[in-house]
Amino acid sequence: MLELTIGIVGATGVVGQTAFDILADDFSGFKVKKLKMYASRSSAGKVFNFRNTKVTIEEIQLDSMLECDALLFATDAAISQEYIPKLAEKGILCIDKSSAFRVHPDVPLVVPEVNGHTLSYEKIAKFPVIASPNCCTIPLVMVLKALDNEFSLKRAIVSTYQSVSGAGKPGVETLTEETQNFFVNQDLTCGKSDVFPKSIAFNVMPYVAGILENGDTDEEAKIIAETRKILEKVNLPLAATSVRVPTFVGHGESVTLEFKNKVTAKHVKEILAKFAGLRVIDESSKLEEDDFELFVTPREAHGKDEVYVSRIRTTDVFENGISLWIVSDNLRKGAALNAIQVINHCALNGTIISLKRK
Ligand SMILES: NC(=O)C1=CN([C@@H]2O[C@H](COP(=O)(O)OP(=O)(O)OC[C@H]3O[C@@H](n4cnc5c(N)ncnc54)[C@H](OP(=O)(O)O)[C@@H]3O)[C@@H](O)[C@H]2O)C=CC1
Ligand SMILES: N[C@@H](CC(=O)OP(=O)(O)O)C(=O)O
Repeated sequence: MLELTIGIVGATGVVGQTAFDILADDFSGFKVKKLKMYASRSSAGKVFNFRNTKVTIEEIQLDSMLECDALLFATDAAISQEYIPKLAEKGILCIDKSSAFRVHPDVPLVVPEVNGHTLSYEKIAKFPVIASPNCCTIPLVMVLKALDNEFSLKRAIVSTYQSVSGAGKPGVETLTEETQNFFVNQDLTCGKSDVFPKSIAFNVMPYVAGILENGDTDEEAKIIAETRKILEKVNLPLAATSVRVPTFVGHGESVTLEFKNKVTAKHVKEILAKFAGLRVIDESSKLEEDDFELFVTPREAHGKDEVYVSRIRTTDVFENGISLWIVSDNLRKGAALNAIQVINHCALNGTIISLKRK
């Protein structure tokens, strides 16, 4: 079994902490020989217990990061842009959770179940950087890929219901404070926080990140561009509306799709149920046999690795149309888990060994 020194950059954030928890599990392709954790100066010196070993948070620093075999970046895009090229030059594998390199033409954007087979040592030898997609893109492409293989996808319309942990630790703190403020002070003013442009408690906001010139938000543009790149469909007609909702963890997506081939809800359920990482929960799911019944909500998906699909039905809006509901843990499959699965994939297919020998 390959033994690796793994680094988490942004280890005190919500994604970094989720990666920390997941790395305590076992993987088929590698074992964590040593864990290194990096964050800002204000967190340096904090101590975490990893598999009975104490790990001290270090302030982000290149020389120390050079000791790692693979690094998982869970900080702002600007930090990835500053450090990743320097690490890549030394042949160190960097998995980037930020959006810094996702649409870079030489950087693979990977969800292992969807396009892991396209990853190889040759592809990343010169620049060993792999980007992990946006937290809404990951579950969406898993569903689209499964259905495109069978029914040939023509177009897609997506509306997201994104929890506040999507905005990191500050997002979680803001919803907590606003909710407490309401119950303690009966104060529900529509004030601006540093994190969201309007109050998020007991509210919904059709706004996740800044608005671009064409009217889409940054989040919507990312979902569209990343989905097209992963599915290798540069002209796929795809509309996205991203909505922030007052839930803590778990992103939901309401999706309507048109296909070239005839579809039935039953056939769609069969196809989705067979795709790795997806689980269909519907009226036939019984609590005695499944963890869920009828449909899955974001709170139920919190802490789970699977992407759940419910409410699958035909629609006559399109000739061969299907509507469905997707939900997954944005911090696990939407972020940390996907990135760690990419490392595992690179361990299993020999990419990491080849990089280490280079
Ligand atoms: N949250 C989500 O659902 C998803 C997030 N992502 C992406 O993952 C990345 C991390 O997001 P998230 O965990 O939510 O963010 P958080 O705000 O929760 O965490 C940010 C992390 O970055 C660290 N950091 C901040 N400034 C610096 C600095 N100058 N030098 C070193 N470290 C620094 C923080 O350390 P400290 O505690 O010391 O300040 C903290 O560990 C982002 O790029 C985000 O876009 C991607 C998909 C989903
Ligand atoms: N923007 C997403 C989470 C995220 O950080 O995505 P990205 O890595 O694409 O910026 C959200 O708020 O839910």
